[in-house]
Amino acid sequence: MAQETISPVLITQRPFDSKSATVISSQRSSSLTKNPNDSSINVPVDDVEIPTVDFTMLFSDDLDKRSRALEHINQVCKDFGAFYLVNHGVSDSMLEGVFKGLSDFFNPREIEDRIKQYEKKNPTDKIRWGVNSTHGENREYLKVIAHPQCHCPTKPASFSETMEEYFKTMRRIVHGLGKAISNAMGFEECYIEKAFNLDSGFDICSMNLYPPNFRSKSSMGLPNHTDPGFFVSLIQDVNGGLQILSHKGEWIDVNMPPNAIFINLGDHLEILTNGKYKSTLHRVVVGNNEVKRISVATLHGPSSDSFVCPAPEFVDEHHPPSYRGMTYKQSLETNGAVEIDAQSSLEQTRIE
Ligand SMILES: O=C(O)CCC(=O)C(=O)O
Ligand SMILES: [Fe+2]
Repeated sequence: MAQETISPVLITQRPFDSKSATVISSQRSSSLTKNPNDSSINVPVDDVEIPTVDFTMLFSDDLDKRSRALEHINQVCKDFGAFYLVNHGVSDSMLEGVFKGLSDFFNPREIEDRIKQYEKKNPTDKIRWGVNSTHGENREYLKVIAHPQCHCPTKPASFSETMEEYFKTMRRIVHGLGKAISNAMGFEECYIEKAFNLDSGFDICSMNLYPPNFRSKSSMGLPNHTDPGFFVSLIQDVNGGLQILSHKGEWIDVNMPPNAIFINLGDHLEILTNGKYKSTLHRVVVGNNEVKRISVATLHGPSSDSFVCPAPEFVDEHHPPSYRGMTYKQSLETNGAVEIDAQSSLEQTRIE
């Protein structure tokens, strides 16, 4: 698809306020769309809430509380494939630092530097910048490989240190959710850790800047997609625009509590569990947004050389394998994509 270049937005950024994350889409129609390919924005369902998971409860010393929390996350993963994580231990000041660094990185006056340094050059790039302004997508983005080695632009000052610290903190959550979800599924706590070789997990981070409605070419910020990997963690400076498709076929607004982290299951948990825990289709609409929005979506993957296929525990005569196995690296390179593109290849993997 041809990509046109736009200048990033020049309006004042509303500062990140973790106490009162703001909904920036003001008006929504109540009509409902069940077709996930319909890019109409007038579809959110008001009465369906994405559930919240308390990270500390998953490891509570009180066994009763812990087992209820594990039962809850198990149900949430099956019914929604997404949740708001609270009490995760990532400090407000760290989140503020990330958004400040990104706001400076996306400085509209320095766009020429970004084009020169980070626009697509090489299939092996570890840092990639781009801007898409079409009818299907309206965002400026910075993608980096975040783990096992962290890559990040050196400007603005301290940005790479801030991001490195953030990625390191997120690894604690990756291991924690690996253990909790393994337990919740009824396995030993290192089940996912071993299946995905999480110590060497391959993480790709997408940092996105969406223009407000008056600067975008259409209502879409980012079209419908799922993401590869175990799960995606997402933080944002303001609410407004991100939606997930519920398992009942309804688009639901992501409306995060202050300081929460949005967790969205990825393709490789779906493959490993032979479709029991599905990756979640999501999209971003810029619809009625009046201010710009920044999000940081980190795709936490298996190690590059992990061979992921439906695990024997999820396969029997009534549930034959629904996906072909391949290494994580191969799955990221399907259809001519490269690692940093972080594209889903779930459809190509599915056995009809
Ligand atoms: O910006 C968002 O809210 C979603 C971003 C996303 O889905 C992605 O980068 O894969
Ligand atoms: Fe995504």
